Amino acid sequence: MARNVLDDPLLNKGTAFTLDERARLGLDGLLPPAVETLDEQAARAYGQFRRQPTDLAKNVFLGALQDRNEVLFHRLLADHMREMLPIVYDPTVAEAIKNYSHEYRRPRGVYLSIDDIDGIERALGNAGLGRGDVDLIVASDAEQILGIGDWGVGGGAGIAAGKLAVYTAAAGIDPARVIPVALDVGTDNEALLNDRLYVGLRHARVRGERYDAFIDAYVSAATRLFPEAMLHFEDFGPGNARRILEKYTGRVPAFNDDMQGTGAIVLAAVLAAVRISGTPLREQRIVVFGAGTAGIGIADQLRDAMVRDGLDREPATRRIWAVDQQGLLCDDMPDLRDFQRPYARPGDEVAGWAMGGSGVGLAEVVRRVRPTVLLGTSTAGGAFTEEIVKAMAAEVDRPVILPISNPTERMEARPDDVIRWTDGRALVATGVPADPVEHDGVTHVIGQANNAMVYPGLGLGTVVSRARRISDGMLQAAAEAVAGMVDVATPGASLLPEVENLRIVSATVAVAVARRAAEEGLARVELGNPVQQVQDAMWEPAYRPADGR
Ligand SMILES: NC(=O)C1=CN([C@@H]2O[C@H](COP(=O)(O)OP(=O)(O)OC[C@H]3O[C@@H](n4cnc5c(N)ncnc54)[C@H](O)[C@@H]3O)[C@@H](O)[C@H]2O)C=CC1
Ligand SMILES: CC(=O)C(=O)O
Ligand SMILES: [Mg+2]
Repeated sequence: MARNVLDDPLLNKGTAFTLDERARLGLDGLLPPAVETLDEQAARAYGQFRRQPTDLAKNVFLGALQDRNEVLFHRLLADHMREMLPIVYDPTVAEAIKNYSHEYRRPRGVYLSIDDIDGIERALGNAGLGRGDVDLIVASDAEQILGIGDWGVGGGAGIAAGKLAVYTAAAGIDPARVIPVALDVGTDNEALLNDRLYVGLRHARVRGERYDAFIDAYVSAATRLFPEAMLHFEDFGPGNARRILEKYTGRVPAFNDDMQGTGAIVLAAVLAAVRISGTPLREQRIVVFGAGTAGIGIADQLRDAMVRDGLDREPATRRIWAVDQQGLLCDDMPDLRDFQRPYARPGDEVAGWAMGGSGVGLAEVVRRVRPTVLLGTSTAGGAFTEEIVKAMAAEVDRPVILPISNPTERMEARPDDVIRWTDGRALVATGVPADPVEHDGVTHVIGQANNAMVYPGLGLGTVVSRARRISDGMLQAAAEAVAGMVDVATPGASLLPEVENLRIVSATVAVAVARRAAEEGLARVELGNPVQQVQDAMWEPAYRPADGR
């Protein structure tokens, strides 16, 4: 019994158990005599963290700490947000995912298997949480983890845990009220299938009807067991991400982070850029390079924002050019995905444009379109070459360049290069954290255009309002709240709020989102004082008396 407390990371305080608590819980003699404060424990843990030799080792260390003591883990993360967020999340989480089966120590969350669809409800129930005990479930089938592709069970488990750590660090989502879920449908990653340490299902990805039935069984069981929970979908492949969201969004609070969270954060960055450059949103020309889940998710939110800025839907859509592996998307292409089709250009528009081996390439699109915004969601590291960036900058005073593919090696361009190539005129944000760039006496702070800057607040607002579903209006409110917090007056200031301010940003976003949910009739609770309700809902990493959390 006593051992259970020390073994439960949500209850364990280690050496911070008081003598009284030790006596009451039967822990006498099971801990060294010193009674420490959380501060003292955090100082020790930070020293241990610093002594880890690599970022991966740091990630493994923090994971093990979280498995022992959630409060201490989150306290450390809160105290060292800028240093540790890149370790538990983007970009090191990618490294951790690749090494999941080799570094595996303990399970975290729930693992659902496509080979046991009938066992889904039982497995979710085994998490040991009751009907009103769950605010949020993050699930991933790991087909497109960040920009690194299919990483099977470790991808699902790793990204769900990483996203949830950010929910708590950034928005105070209670770590006792969440479940990370790995949806294991197999993997097409040969390296995993042939690795004898791989801990997932050892067969190819299941697709088609059985896959759909599995996802359906997951959503049904999750909503039956935890009717208040928001369902966050992460890193599904382009053939499934949008399809799944569209299927469930009207019925449950389903959220696709790659489409919707990324769309909101990029919209926020573009709204901030509009305020800096003075060129209205409806006059922007936007090139989206990488027309997948994120790219088109972003395009949709930018289009909708241009409509709000006064354009009709069709002319707004026409201000966005989408480029993928087959070049500029055109309506005579036989292999377009249905969600790409609205952005395909009429064939006659590009008559006379230079064609390469793979259609009209990015360089030609930039030359012809003269974009004001260039967005990278392609996974193609280095694709925004000096020539392309300079061609863009030759036509536009303040080019907005957003190479947001993750992790680091997938970035379409490095921010220091972009600033240099444009002589400091570019407005840049990247998906991974980046150091400030000094140029010509100005310090350019590089904003992190990562959905982590917005989904925690969006989730908190959804949780506080108990929103029935997540609407476009709620996403818009989130984006506008973020954009409203940006300093647009100081030369070189970041296009997005700083990571250190993430809790303030999340609280502000949450209030805006909860209010919008209430206005749209989606809230399931009364929002008398949303500012206070959001504050009250934010979990703090501090020890509670051992009797009750
Ligand atoms: N910063 C952020 O918050 C986020 C960043 N991303 C990043 O965006 C990237 C894409 O993610 P998803 O949209 O989920 O993947 P996805 O697989 O749905 O989309 C990627 C698209 O890029 C295309 N592509 C691949 N190579 C290309 C090339 N050489 N040239 C042109 N197009 C190419 C693919 O055909 C596909 O349509 C990833 O690197 C991911 O990390 C995704 C979500 C959020
Ligand atoms: C950040 C994120 O969600 C991605 O790169 O997929
Ligand atoms: Mg993602």
